[in-house]
Amino acid sequence: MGCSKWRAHHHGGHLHCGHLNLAQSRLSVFLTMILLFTYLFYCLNGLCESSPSPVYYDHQTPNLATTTTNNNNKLPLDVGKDEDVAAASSHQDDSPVPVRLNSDHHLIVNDDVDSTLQKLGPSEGMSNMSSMTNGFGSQKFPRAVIIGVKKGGTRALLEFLRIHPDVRAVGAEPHFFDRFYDKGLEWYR
Ligand SMILES: Nc1ncnc2c1ncn2[C@@H]1O[C@H](COP(=O)(O)OS(=O)(=O)O)[C@@H](OP(=O)(O)O)[C@H]1O
Repeated sequence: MGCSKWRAHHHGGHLHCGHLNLAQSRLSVFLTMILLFTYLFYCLNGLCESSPSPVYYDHQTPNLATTTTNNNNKLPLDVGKDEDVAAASSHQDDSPVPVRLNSDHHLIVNDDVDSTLQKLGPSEGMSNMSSMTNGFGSQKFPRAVIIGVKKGGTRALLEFLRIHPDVRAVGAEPHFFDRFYDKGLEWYR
């Protein structure tokens, strides 16, 4: 309809329906590219994922860190030292790695990581995590890890946990303990 009207007005001129369609399709491709690049740029800056909520490390009770939900209710994140340890996997030296959900469904991170973070001190350890939680920075270390045997359902667990707005998870499985453990915690940087 628009095309025949255009042709009627510009009969004999330089612009024809074909040119108009070509210009329209080029414009739509151009706009699509702009949208894609904007989205890519947005993602590369780490803004695609939901922003992390503040995590407070309680230095007086160092085994308990808390995070807040959107309505400011504090969710406890236990950091090791739980009696009901159900070891999930093993290091290269075959010592157990205590990583599991406790009876209150709190994630328990492995004690090695936590003690290493504490040894690193405020400049390298906890402050790094705090800095990531102050805005859109990047987190150096995980606060919790999921370890499981192959086909043990770890992906399903990760995907369920990822639904929670306060959980920020890696996209692909990092395989730290079975592939990159030799590289140490520096590997996370
Ligand atoms: N809740 C529950 N109950 C029973 N089975 C479950 C559950 N969640 C995940 N699954 C099954 O676990 C298999 C995937 O496990 P993983 O995510 O560990 O796989 S992988 O090893 O990382 O590839 C995969 O099995 P297969 O379908 O046989 O591959 C899933 O179907």
